[in-house]
Amino acid sequence: MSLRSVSARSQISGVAPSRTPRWTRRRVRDRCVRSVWRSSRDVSGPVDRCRPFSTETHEFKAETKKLLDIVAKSLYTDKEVFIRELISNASDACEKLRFLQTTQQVKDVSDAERPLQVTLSVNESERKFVIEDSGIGMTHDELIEHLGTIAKSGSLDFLQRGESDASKIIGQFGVGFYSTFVVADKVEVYTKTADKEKGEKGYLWTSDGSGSFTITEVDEVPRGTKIELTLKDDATEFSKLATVKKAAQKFSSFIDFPIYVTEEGEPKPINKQEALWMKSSATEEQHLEFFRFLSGNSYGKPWYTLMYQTDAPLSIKSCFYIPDPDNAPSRMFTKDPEIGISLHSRRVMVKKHADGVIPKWLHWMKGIVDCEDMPMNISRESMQDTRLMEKLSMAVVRRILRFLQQEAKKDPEKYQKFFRGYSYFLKAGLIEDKEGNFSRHKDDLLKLLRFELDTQLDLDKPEEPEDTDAWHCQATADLCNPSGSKMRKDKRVLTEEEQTQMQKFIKSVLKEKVEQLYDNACIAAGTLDDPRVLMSRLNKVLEMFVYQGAGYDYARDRRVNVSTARNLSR
Ligand SMILES: Nc1ncnc2c1ncn2[C@@H]1O[C@H](COP(=O)(O)OP(=O)(O)OP(=O)(O)O)[C@@H](O)[C@H]1O
Repeated sequence: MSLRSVSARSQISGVAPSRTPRWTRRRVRDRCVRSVWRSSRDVSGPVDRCRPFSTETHEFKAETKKLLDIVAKSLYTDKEVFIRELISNASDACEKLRFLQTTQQVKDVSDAERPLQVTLSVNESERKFVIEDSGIGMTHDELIEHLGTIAKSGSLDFLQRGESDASKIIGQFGVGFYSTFVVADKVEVYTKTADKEKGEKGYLWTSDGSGSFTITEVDEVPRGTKIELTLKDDATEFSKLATVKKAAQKFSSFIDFPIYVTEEGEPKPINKQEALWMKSSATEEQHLEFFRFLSGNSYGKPWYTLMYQTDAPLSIKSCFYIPDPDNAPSRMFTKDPEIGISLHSRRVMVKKHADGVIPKWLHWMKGIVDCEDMPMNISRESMQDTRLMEKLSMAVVRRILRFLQQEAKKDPEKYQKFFRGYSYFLKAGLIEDKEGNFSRHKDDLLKLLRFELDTQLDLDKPEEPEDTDAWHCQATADLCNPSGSKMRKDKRVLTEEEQTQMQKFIKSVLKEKVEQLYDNACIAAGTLDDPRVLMSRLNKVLEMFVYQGAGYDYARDRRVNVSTARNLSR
């Protein structure tokens, strides 16, 4: 039987022969047989002169193995997340190619006539789920690097903390490509890089998720990536058209490339392709959908939503969400967080995590900033680009802070809950803004801070506030700055005299404590440059303990002789 007839009979069902690339028309096994053997240079030579493409076997990195083991054995109920992860990767791959082409970083594109798109297809009888994109693709080395190690620092964190509950890991971080092993016992990835300068060879990556993967060179792979899953017995629902179509619709509404599901041999478009942030308004339902899409979750709703569009000082179209304060990130695991807002220019993604525009203390916000004036190949080295980023950042952050001020006035109770969840980041913002942004957002930030006092503050009879939490103290110290914004008591602005009194009061009450507490706060925030400065103060605190413990009033009488102190410390 000729290869052609085998291929024609065993094509993946639902793929239109006339509208789809050649590779989807051939059964995988046949293509592998055909492609792992290739003629020697002398094509007219006998069959025994053919030599096989060698198949390399690689071990997954240790953490990847651990993650795969947890994921593959999981009984995770929300299995469809793998579709979201694969669609998102396929869309990122298209986005990347569009970006590199637009910025002339890829000049010679493979299969240049292939439009940027994503296609999903299934084969129920063979338990197959297939997704293919015409995006950037991967070279041999990129395959090893990208699919052999864990990319998501979040899931790595979880593993390092000894977490082994797959539902928590998958629920919170998605685990990207590896979520395929929740549903598949065999994963095959066909890929070819779009950049001809990097090579024109195609590769097949295969794994059953049990510790190693193989890579084989393959003929006739078009530009992009095709992922073929052989589904586990308990996941055969994902070889059903109706299930896949429903899930794909749910996860692809805002993808900026056409997404097709092959139905009765015809690719049918399923996504609306709407970039919400470019619209002048949107319904609550649309925001909910977009928020979930950006957070990579199929649940949850935003606490606050802000759409911000302006033409001056820059042309900005943006959409921001603040997640439920109950899910605010823990400050213990946010030392080097990824910014949740991406930067676009006329819909094309310029930066996935828009640092430079959004400061770290606002990393927990989700959203998109689209700025027409932004060059696509923005560089950190160019002063002009840096200035543009700063200008954009000023406009966007100021708008966010003023929006929060408005919300605080509109619904103080709702704001109170927001503040409880995110207060640490706003207080940290005050410090980071001072250090990295000349305190340009200080006035706006101060208006957002709230302090709890156990007793009603009496300016004539000062009492010490109970809450002397370190950030609190630092923020309070900032308030003491005479150029600070006005403080309020009982919803009225304090008079100048009252403010001076208040500053004196805070300084008198917190004087000794702010010494040491400020440094503790700096250690917690990882901003203390020289820990040696702590030593003399720590020694003093210890000395204080020793004296006070023995009944001496250290603050009033420090003239206790040294031998008494030595005896005491024993
Ligand atoms: N369809 C694809 N085309 C090209 N490269 C891909 C594709 N799918 C995955 N990759 C590569 O593999 C890497 C790992 O993918 P994975 O989904 O595990 O994490 P990620 O996508 O980097 O994480 P995140 O979802 O936070 O962006 C990607 O960063 C990308 O470089």
